[in-house]
Amino acid sequence: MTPFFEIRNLSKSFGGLKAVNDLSLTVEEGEIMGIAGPNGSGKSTLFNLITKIPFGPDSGSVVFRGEAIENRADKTIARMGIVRTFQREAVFASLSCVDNILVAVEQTGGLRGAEAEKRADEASDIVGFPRNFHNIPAAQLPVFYQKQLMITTAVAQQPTILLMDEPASSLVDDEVDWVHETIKRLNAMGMTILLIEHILPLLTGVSSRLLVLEQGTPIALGAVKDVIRDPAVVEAFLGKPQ
Ligand SMILES: Nc1ncnc2c1ncn2[C@@H]1O[C@H](COP(=O)(O)OP(=O)(O)OP(=O)(O)O)[C@@H](O)[C@H]1O
Repeated sequence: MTPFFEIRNLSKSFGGLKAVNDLSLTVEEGEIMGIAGPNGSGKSTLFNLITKIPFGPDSGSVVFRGEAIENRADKTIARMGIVRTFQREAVFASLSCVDNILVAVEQTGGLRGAEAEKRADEASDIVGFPRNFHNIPAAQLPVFYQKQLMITTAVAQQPTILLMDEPASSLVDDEVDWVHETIKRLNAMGMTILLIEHILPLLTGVSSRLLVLEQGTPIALGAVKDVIRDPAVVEAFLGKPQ
């Protein structure tokens, strides 16, 4: 059977630094794969290479349902159903919230006018982003709602695979709980999710499997309960015992 989503020998260097180093991985349809690793271990770069936003790999392949996508344009990849969110609140600050969603819907879904607006409303309702914020400039939203807007913008593109880059960073307890519940809900709706997160209780609480990166290379991949006990993982996070 054709694997759902495969990464084969993916690499990206910046000068002499190997940010992602010969990484191979298979993702099952419907799973939530958590991605952990120390700062600078290549997690966000991996998302960049998959989505081509803003750059693709130096070498290696990304295969979605049997089709190599690493040479496709970023918008084509999104149109095929692979959509990301960003670590920072990547909203168009001067645009209204709804225009942020509509830009994405137009580019990925090719929808305009009433159809695009209907999609924006539906995505807002799915995520729980208040429709009465739609006409406020995105820059005026508190961080929590900017995060919600970014997730809404992604959901409006009807992803098959949703790549979430630290959706809970800068959030407080109740807000982190909201992120947890939202990830579970989107996954239950059928989205396969790759989740980068530094908040370990959230990451281990929602993920079915965990991938741990160090210097662009996987040091562990497997069931959460096994990976969190793996000595190489403990060392990567806590340092070598003296
Ligand atoms: N555009 C770039 N130009 C140069 N170096 C880069 C670039 N993007 C990332 N890097 C470097 O590649 C390495 C991996 O960065 P990346 O952002 O993928 O790590 P990360 O695991 O997501 O880190 P964090 O948890 O801090 O977000 C780091 O050393 C980083 O400085």
